[in-house]
Amino acid sequence: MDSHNTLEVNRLCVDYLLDDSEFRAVKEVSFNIRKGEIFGLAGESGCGKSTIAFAITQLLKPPAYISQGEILLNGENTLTMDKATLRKTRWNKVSMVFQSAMNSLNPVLTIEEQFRDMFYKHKGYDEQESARRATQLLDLVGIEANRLKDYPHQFSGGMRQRIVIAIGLALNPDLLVMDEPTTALDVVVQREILLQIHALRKEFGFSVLFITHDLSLMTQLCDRIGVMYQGELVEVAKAKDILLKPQHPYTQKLWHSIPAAFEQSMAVEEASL
Ligand SMILES: Nc1ncnc2c1ncn2[C@@H]1O[C@H](COP(=O)(O)OP(=O)(O)OP(=O)(O)O)[C@@H](O)[C@H]1O
Repeated sequence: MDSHNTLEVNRLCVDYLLDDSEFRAVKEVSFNIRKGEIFGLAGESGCGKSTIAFAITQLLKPPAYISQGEILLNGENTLTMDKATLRKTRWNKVSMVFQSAMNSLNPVLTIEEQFRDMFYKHKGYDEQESARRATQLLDLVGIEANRLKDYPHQFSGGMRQRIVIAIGLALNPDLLVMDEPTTALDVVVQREILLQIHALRKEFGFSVLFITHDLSLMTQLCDRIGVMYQGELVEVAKAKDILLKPQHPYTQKLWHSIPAAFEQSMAVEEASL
């Protein structure tokens, strides 16, 4: 394993057990994410992106199972870890921001209580220390400390998603897995949140696995992009190269769907990031 890699996925296969057969959703996929890198996974619906995200965070549920391969986080194979080590790894080393922020937050707990729960479990912080740290984290994502006592339903969708991201960053993970993190939000809020992620990873140096259907957003945010097609990773390249010089016919087809005007705006967008 290269010490510059936060994540290394080697020949990963994930199968779904069906009634009388098996379906291979992820087929010998290999890629790596370097320290501080934002890596995007693109591809049409059903090509296996979320299955990979769940495999990496070890949150796959039956009937899915990993039938082959290695997932190395900072050089350690998460597939051979015992349960206790795995529990620690999840959150401390890798955390996941899911599609629906509302479902990730507990509706009957205030934001302060949600942070407290996590800090108590993972760090043993008392109430005061937890509130202090939660205030700092909310500040990072642009939410004022006086909202700590509010419940999830008292926030807008964009704010809730930012809170989920703050919780995801709370234990300083090395890798943040974001599966369609802003899909339900309007474009302006999406962009705001992603700019924040971009700035935060510069400050803290964590790596990001970013999954979205929005290819223009992906090319703006990611350093490199992997393109999946029917469970296989068919191409990996720098975001700019994959946009301007796609090699695989499927990537060419996929990228055809981005308006030409977008390409011209790339330079401008890059400057603003
Ligand atoms: N519980 C399940 N049982 C059987 N097959 C499943 C199950 N969940 C997912 N699959 C199959 O695994 C494949 C990969 O699904 P996955 O959700 O990873 O795709 P995706 O690329 O993330 O799609 P989307 O962009 O729509 O979220 C699909 O063909 C899907 O039908």
